[in-house]
Amino acid sequence: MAVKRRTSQDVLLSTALENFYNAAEEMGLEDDLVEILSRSERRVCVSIPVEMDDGSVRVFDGYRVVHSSALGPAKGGIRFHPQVSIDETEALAFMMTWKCSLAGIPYGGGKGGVCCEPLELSLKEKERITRTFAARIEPFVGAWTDVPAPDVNTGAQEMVWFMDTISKIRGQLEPAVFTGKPVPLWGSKGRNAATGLGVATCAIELLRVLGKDPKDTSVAVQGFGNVGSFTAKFLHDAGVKVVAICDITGTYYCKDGIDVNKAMEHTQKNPKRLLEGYTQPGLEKSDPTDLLYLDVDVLLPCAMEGAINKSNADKVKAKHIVEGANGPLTPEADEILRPKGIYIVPDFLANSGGVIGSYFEWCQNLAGFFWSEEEYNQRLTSIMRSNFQRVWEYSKEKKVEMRRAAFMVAIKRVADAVKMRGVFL
Ligand SMILES: NC(=O)c1ccc[n+]([C@@H]2O[C@H](COP(=O)([O-])OP(=O)(O)OC[C@H]3O[C@@H](n4cnc5c(N)ncnc54)[C@H](O)[C@@H]3O)[C@@H](O)[C@H]2O)c1
Repeated sequence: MAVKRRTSQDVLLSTALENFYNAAEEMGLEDDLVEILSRSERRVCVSIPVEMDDGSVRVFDGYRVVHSSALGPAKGGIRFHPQVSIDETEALAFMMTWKCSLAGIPYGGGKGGVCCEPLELSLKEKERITRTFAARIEPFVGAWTDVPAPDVNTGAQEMVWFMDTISKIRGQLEPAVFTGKPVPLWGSKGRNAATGLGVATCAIELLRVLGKDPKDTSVAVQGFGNVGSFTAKFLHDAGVKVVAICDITGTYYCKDGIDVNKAMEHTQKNPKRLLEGYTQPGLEKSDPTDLLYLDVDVLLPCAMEGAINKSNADKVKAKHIVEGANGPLTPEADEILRPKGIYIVPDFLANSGGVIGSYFEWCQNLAGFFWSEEEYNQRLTSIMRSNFQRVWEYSKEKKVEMRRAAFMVAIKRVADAVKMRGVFL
């Protein structure tokens, strides 16, 4: 490859670029496509002057990056965090391009963020930041250009403020510009469980291609928040034996299987949504990390990034892993586990139910017609199954591990779109 590789001081961006260049080289991607896809189409930096509750004015920095719109409008969340920077935002936009491409949905990749500490902000200050940021990026967002969503420290309330601000500036309701809205305000029934349903579907598909009956299978799910609890629930509903769940309060193990619905009811009653105090016959409680080392058929890390790393990967006894969280395995952990013949279903395949769910919300907003939760789940499951199948077959055909196969499938779809559309802007 004769391309001069772009680099960055930002660890996340430099990793995103390196991963892309390595996969592009392995695929034999043409140099002009490598040049085009190694850069973002648009990096917008804005200042956000905000009057604070004490009357002083603070100016925050905000960013919105579109890495690629070759396949459709850019899609990606907006985060509020003190470490947000333009390069980190660009790295996350890169990842969204590949995630949307792999998901088979008509979206490109984008990401946004505001550099702020939400813990130090009042609700009113957060609203003023959100609305001023929305006004500053207004020329760049739209249902057919760039469609943001919630991310770290933003949620349904922020999406309503964003939608309301853009709608007022444009003088018409603009529901399809943001996804992740609450059900009464153009949100979708089913979105809350979408990521977990997608993770569980991938695990069931993995068992299917390995010729294993879900009913003779044991799994352990790390994390019992949004992703972990719904992953465990859908696996449990499919007849899989969920022998262990955990959260920051501990590992909850039962050799005959956890009653996941009961555990979910328990966390719904807990003010912090924790498993603390959960009990059932035969339950054993231990440290949160113990779950990672159980001898199960499938381990599903659904809590946080870097959970399995070079210091603990050799203790993992699970036969296979499905990554529900973003980046739960470090590259070093990957290196340690791969020689053991473990199949690892990568995060941007396994947890793409969330972005597919956002796509459903956008479709419903554009049509002004809402689906039942049953229809939403049925469509999601069917897309996840075929996405899994595509990566599985590609990995067998090219004799590469699933993470690399997923990356190559994703890059190819975007590169083909760029090629067909031609080189003009
Ligand atoms: N929510 C989504 O739609 C979505 C979509 C894609 C990816 N993800 C990723 O999935 C992961 C989880 O997201 P979430 O929305 O479920 O978060 P969440 O905050 O709802 O839940 C996180 C859970 O992990 C547990 N946890 C945290 N640290 C732990 C530790 N050290 N040991 C054991 N348990 C621990 C928490 O107690 C909690 O139960 C994150 O990596 C997130 O980026 C989420």
